[in-house]
Amino acid sequence: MSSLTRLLQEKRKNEASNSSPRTSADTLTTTPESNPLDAQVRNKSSTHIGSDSNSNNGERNRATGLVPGSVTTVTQIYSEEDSSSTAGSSLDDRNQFSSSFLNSNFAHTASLYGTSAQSKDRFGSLINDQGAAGLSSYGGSSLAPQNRITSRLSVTSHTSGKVIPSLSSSIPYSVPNSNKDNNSSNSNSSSLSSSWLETYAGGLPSNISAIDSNVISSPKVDSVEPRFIISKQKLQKASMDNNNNTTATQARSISRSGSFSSQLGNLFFSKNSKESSNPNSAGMAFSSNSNGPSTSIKNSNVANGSTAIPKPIRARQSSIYSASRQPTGSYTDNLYGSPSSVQDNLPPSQSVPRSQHSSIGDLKRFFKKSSSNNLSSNNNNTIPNGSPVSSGIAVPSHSHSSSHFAAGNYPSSNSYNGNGDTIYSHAHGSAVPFSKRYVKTGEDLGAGAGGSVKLVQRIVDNQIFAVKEFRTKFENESKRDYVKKITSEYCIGTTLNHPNIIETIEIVYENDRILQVMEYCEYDLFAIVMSNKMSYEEICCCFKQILTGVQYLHSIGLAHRDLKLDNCVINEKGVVKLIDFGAAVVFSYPFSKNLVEASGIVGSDPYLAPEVCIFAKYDPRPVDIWSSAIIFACMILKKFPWKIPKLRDNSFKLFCSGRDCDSLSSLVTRTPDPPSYDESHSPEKKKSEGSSNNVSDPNNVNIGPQRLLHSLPEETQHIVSRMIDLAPACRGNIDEIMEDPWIRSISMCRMVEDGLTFKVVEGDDHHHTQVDQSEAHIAGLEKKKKKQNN
Ligand SMILES: Nc1ncnc2c1ncn2[C@@H]1O[C@H](COP(=O)(O)OP(=O)(O)OP(=O)(O)O)[C@@H](O)[C@H]1O
Repeated sequence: MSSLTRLLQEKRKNEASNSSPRTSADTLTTTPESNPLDAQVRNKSSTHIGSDSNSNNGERNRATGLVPGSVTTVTQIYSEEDSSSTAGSSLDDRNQFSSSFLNSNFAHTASLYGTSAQSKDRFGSLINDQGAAGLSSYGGSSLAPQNRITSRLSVTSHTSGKVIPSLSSSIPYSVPNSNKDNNSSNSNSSSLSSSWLETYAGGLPSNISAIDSNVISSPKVDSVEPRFIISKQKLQKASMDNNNNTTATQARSISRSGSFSSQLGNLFFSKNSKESSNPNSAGMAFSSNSNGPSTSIKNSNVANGSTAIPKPIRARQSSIYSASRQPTGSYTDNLYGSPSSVQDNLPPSQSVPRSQHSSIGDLKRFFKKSSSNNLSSNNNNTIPNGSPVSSGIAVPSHSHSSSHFAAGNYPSSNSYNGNGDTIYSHAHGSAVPFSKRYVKTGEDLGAGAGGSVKLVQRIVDNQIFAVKEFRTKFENESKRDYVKKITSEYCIGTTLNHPNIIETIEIVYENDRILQVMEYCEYDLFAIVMSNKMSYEEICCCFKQILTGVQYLHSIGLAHRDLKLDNCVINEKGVVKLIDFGAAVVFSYPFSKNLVEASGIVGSDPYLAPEVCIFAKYDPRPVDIWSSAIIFACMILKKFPWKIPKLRDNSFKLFCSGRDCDSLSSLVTRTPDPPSYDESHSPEKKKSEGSSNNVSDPNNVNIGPQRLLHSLPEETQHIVSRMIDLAPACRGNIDEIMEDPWIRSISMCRMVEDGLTFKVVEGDDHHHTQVDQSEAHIAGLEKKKKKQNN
């Protein structure tokens, strides 16, 4: 356990004993400091991580002096005791997590924003205000360490036992190709079906009656005509023939005998007891002497497997990055209770999520069409182009310059090739066991909640790939949740096709492990940002590429839900790719106009949108938009604006303040104002005439949106403010963002078709930073940090 983890645990204990009981409304009073943000940084103690959050705030406020008349009160609609130190904002706490690793990165850095003189000018007051001091404080000390105390849980959003209702019913946020009326009333297809009769049955025509049972009985027959009577012997013979045929068919084809999810489920749980009891079996087997792929799918014993699989070692438990890489999906992490999670105090059994929206059935439905399209296009040696749901956005198909995907070189895909090895592949020779086709090479790339990622070399052509070995099932995780998570990544990995989304080459089941072979990207964006070498233009390029990936996802009805620096990788040509779809959800099915809301607190704390922490259900698209903006802010500032979007986080509280509104719930549930033709009666004006304690003051950069925005380049402020609107209904959607003049003006590196292949066209105003491979990935950075600590 790292010393930080220990510190946090001690702190949580202290807080638990000091804290007051939960209340149904949490009204906090904050006095914004009169000092600008950078001054706060310099005044900040480096040791307050272990101190009580509220008292610490108080002390800081006293130290910096209260500002009469600027007391702000913001009410959060729920309250729970955060067990982490969220008192100091990340803006305030830049020295809080000082680490030698981070300090070492300063050595690379000539200036905070890279070497581009032009880019420095763009920042105007930011550079002047923060200068060199900003470098030492902003210089990344918050970014990595924040990760340590963040955590991810997929839990249903109960708050103090009370489920906060769905937010999206009031959100006029359109689904691709949808009409808004449908969205608002039918935001959840499952609830729609159950309530349909009650709602509409009264309106049925008189000649139709509602079906009230799914048991269909045959009509009674009194006498049977002789020609329909079959002799007993004939019947016996026929049924024997039938049985024989069925057995033969089953023996021939396992893959046809069940659904995809049940196949996967069987695969995961077909372990024999010997392997199951061996906790060290988690290693990826690359030995050429493979015992051969397991072919025991038919004999899999789900019940045995689910109890016998060992609890995996949490490789990143003590990592400085671990918290941001915490369980995304569907299991409860008892080791890292989310400091922010409303589920903190729930017993494990209650906090295992039951998300309706990413269920296997849903995913299968979503991918049924798109997968077949994708695969068939591959088979035809054409470059797959398109998405299951077209929203009018031309989705560029792509290939990877360095990959075997060059057109004309598309081997036929196979889906579960019958030898029990390759589940999905469009790679050559996938009938040969994985361990005979690849060898492990180099260092590990990283490990997270979903598994560990290693570097492999394909023997046949020496090409390098990244291989993710999915983790085994946790003891306290249901088979359903486990299979759901893996299935989700499988479906998404094998379906998506976009230059800014990682390419899955094949998915293999071997020696009871699920391995996802992906194209390899040389750098983690996190590592590049931490190098402090990025120019402003380079940051903008990466941001636009991330947005382009998000636009593609949203256009096909998918939301990522865990966008963060760690989940963006970048290749040596400067192409950014989104990875880790373990938390992704479908919000719109092909040909459906209904919005399917997401549920659960899923994501990584500093990147979470506020509504995720408040509502049981929410539209996942604005969540991606918010997270993308936080990524941008992190790239610019080299730190998080706050640790978690809750009022207990002082920085976030200040960000919510000064908005002529006392309640966060009111701010988050706002809907866009109708157009006003009379300035004097505009709703905005009316609001400020009200008696709010949180009077807006655009000149005070410590409160309100300007708390974050003023630190960003001026040209970015408009669209970033649209992306971090507290109300998801008012947040800009991805298409609006892409149309923003500044975003449009960004010169972005992109892949373009070049005959039958693709090539990268670099942006004309920047080059992409490259770092030494030893620190290009999170695992390398961790290693380096450990070394420095010893
Ligand atoms: N295709 C790739 N190319 C290069 N590096 C990669 C690739 N995929 C993953 N990595 C590295 O492995 C790390 C872990 O990958 P990933 O996020 O998929 O794992 P995870 O277990 O799902 O993590 P999380 O805890 O975020 O859920 C990444 O942060 C990155 O450093």
